[in-house]
Amino acid sequence: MTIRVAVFGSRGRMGAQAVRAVENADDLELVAAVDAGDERSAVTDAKAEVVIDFTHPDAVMDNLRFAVDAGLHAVVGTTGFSEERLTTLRGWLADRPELGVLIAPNFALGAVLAMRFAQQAARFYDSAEVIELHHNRKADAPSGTAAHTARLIGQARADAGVAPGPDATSSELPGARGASVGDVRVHSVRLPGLVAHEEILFGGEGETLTIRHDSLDRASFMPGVLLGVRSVRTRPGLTVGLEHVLDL
Ligand SMILES: NC(=O)C1=CN([C@@H]2O[C@H](COP(=O)(O)OP(=O)(O)OC[C@H]3O[C@@H](n4cnc5c(N)ncnc54)[C@H](OP(=O)(O)O)[C@@H]3O)[C@@H](O)[C@H]2O)C=CC1
Ligand SMILES: O=C(O)C1=N[C@H](C(=O)O)C[C@H](O)C1
Repeated sequence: MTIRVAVFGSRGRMGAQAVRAVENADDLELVAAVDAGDERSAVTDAKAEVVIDFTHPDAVMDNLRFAVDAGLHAVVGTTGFSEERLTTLRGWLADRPELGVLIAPNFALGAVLAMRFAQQAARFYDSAEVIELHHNRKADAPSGTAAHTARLIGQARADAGVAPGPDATSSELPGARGASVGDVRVHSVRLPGLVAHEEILFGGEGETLTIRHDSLDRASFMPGVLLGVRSVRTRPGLTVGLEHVLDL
């Protein structure tokens, strides 16, 4: 039996790739493609089982409310998930315990590995900064991946009892030291020509460690998206991060 899949954000950069990836997969069937201005009911009319969302941080919560109410599993790449949003979503899912929602800040294998490596390194370094570099059409800053990475580093350091290292900056132009996500500074670069890139820098006594990942093409996200679609129906509740599906 094929899995019946719908895509929200189907005419966007990522949604269009997801449409093609689903159409090209023998075990999946694209039954609805919905973009801004289209009727979401196309998804229920077509009896979709799983919805993929690559829309906008301002749109994704409404789409998820719709999906949960309609009894659809969801695979979400859209960014903008605060702790508050995740709590809201868990509340909705408590009423539909059979449903699975996978939210992945990044579906590229290398990005997921980079985050895991950063998490592993974090307790050995009290100083860490994240630089993310993206195309200039990106709506949000910092990237969801960078924010997630910073939170993972902060959590790993807190778990190990490592306090953030000192920083002597006493005079700065606003923004020069980036944004703070927890106790980690995150810097955002936007340039045409880029796709999606992240560097995680650690500094210690006489050494630095740099972990870097580059998505050079949006094709890099598709194996992770398809893995999410194939696994979400058997993962009830909320899963945040593809690392859990990959069992890293
Ligand atoms: N997790 C991951 O691996 C990745 C995540 N992303 C994230 O995915 C999201 C989308 O990125 P990208 O594809 O580049 O963005 P785009 O702007 O190219 O695409 C978003 C699409 O969604 C449409 N849209 C907006 N609101 C709705 C809605 N309510 N219902 C259906 N469609 C809607 C937009 O239409 P319109 O333009 O008319 O508003 C647009 O066509 C971002 O949050 C981005 O950060 C991106 C890459 C990888
Ligand atoms: O908008 C993008 O392009 C990307 N968004 C995600 C993010 O904000 O982390 C994932 C990837 O970096 C590409």
